[in-house]
Amino acid sequence: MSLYKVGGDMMEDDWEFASSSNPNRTLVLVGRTGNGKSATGNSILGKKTFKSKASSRGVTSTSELRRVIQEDGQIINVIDTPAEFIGKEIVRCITLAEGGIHAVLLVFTVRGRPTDEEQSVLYHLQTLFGSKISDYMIIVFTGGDDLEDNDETLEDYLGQECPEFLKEILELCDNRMVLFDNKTTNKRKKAEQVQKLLSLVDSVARKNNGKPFTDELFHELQEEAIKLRDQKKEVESLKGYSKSEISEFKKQIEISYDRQLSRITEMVETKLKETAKRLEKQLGEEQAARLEAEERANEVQKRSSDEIKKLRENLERAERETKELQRKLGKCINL
Ligand SMILES: Nc1nc2c(ncn2[C@@H]2O[C@H](COP(=O)(O)OP(=O)(O)OP(=O)(O)O)[C@@H](O)[C@H]2O)c(=O)[nH]1
Repeated sequence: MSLYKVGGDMMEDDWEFASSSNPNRTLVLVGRTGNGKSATGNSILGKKTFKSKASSRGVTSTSELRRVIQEDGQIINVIDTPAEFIGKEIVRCITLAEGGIHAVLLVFTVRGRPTDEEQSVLYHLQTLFGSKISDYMIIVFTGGDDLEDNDETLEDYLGQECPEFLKEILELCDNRMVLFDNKTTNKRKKAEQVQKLLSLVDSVARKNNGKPFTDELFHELQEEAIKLRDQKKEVESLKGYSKSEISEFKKQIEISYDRQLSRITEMVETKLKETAKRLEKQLGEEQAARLEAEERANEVQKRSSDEIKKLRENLERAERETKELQRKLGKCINL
């Protein structure tokens, strides 16, 4: 099964033509560093365009968009994001996803246990975009090859290793999940896993009446981008000005656009800081509750082992007394 006709970046004109005549899908990859976002992006696109390699420091430093046109003409836009949620990157990602987001792919790996810290991804998404964002979420597990090597299925893995928060996320997104083996060279397997993902994307689209995710932040950024484009066109068509005057006008327009972006970025940063604080408080409370429960359990254990010790001592004493009585009784009988 061949999915792809054209790969790679398109020109602005191609994009406008394609978007007006074909349905398109914009998918955003999010998740912890090293979980395999870029590798999954490459699997979806059918070629190595995002940088993907083992590194604890994080390979992807800025949001990037790549696209592919399928045989049926559908355009798949894939946005790879850096693991860190920072205002500038979120604004960039939304600006890239011009028409809205058709699915947010939350990437986890089965090559290790999900960490509590990964819980924050959902919090950040919900704070920034509201709870509606979960209607657009799909969970991608990478490392399918590792499971296969251990003769395990995704269900086995989830049965043994799934922490509470991941169960909650899966429930929130109606168990939309797919397993990816980004290392496979088997063409059939490659195509099948992408197909499964795209059918989940279709089910997300159906659930949301075909509408991609957008919100006020999207609209605001989109308006600014349109304003920039229109103002630039207007300046270019001005008559009676020198080249340097036109380029000065353009520079002023760019400055005003950058100022608006900075304002929006600051707004996003404030929201993120609030979430981080709330999350820190919540994690602190959870940790304190866990410690208290552990202490209580230890106390109960200690108390019961003290009681067992006391019972044993009583038993031993009773045995000694019985023996003593028997000895005395023996003596009396012999007399
Ligand atoms: N065995 C195996 N390795 C994988 C799979 N997917 C990704 N990897 C490896 O995991 C490592 C990290 O993958 P990336 O795609 O760079 O991860 P990322 O989430 O994009 O990381 P950052 O860009 O740093 O945020 C790389 O060495 C990949 O080859 C998979 O399905 N199986």
